Amino acid sequence: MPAQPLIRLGTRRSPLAMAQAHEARARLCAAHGWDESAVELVPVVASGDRIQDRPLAEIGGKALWTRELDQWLVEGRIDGAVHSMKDVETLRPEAIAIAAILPRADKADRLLGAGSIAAIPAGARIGTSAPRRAAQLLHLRPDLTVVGIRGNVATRMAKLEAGEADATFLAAAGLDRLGEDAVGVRLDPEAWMPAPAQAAIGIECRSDDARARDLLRAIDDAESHAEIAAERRLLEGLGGSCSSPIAALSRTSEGRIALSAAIFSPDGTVRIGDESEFAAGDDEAPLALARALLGRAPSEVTAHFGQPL
Ligand SMILES: NCc1[nH]cc(CCC(=O)O)c1CC(=O)O
Repeated sequence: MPAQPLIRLGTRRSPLAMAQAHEARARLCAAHGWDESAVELVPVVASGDRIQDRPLAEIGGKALWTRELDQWLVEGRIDGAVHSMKDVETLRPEAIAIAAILPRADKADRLLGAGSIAAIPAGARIGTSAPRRAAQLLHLRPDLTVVGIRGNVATRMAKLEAGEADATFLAAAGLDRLGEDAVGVRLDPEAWMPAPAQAAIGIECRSDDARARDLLRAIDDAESHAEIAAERRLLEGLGGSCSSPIAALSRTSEGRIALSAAIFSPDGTVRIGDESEFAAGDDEAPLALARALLGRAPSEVTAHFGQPL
């Protein structure tokens, strides 16, 4: 048993973040034949968790999930940071590198409070603060009302229970990681596409830390990594942020990625969808897909996108 941890991994403190950090630790220990004490988990409070009463887009976007962990990493207080890749900004500091993507979990969303989208009663209030989920839902069901709902998984389930909304969406991956595998109904990801990078746990380290990069490479899943790179490249090409309604789904087979994507107006009236197939690792194809989507998008859609690459 090492007297000192061999690697320190920072994580947010929410139950989901802690479950993900435990998964990262278990995979590292299995890959290197270590016992648990080799990996120290360092919980850090993120500003995104401190501010719960306003939509993320309003208070500063995805950066609020990584700001503190980025700082701890750059200052050398931790060697790696575990993240839900869905929550990580597209543009990252030069000093920070994505060292590993764990094998991706279920990419689907689950619907809680109704048996299907079609079965939601007319006029019901659906709780979501995600522009993608709101736009996708209103595209299919313009009769429904979207109400904001924030907080971690347990908080959102409690708010639903308390009647703050009639139904809500949660990522299957998050529910599964929390042991809530029987909650809600799974929405077929082909019909209800997830967010770019959903269901992927990533571990970042300092770009110049060769030792951490080597240790983390052992738990990198090449296929998941290539999908996340493609989906993040699509986001880059779209100039997408947490206020842009974007859905995307990758499927990988024999080293080729089929990437479907759709962008919406926030009220769901406009949906522009397209798809592309390319070799894993192709950096240009997702950008071309982004350009094709934006090229067909009216201003009601592009107004919610930033500067495309
Ligand atoms: N936005 C919060 C968030 N970030 C990642 C997940 C789920 C886990 C994942 O996608 O890896 C969730 C919860 C949710 O959307 O239900």
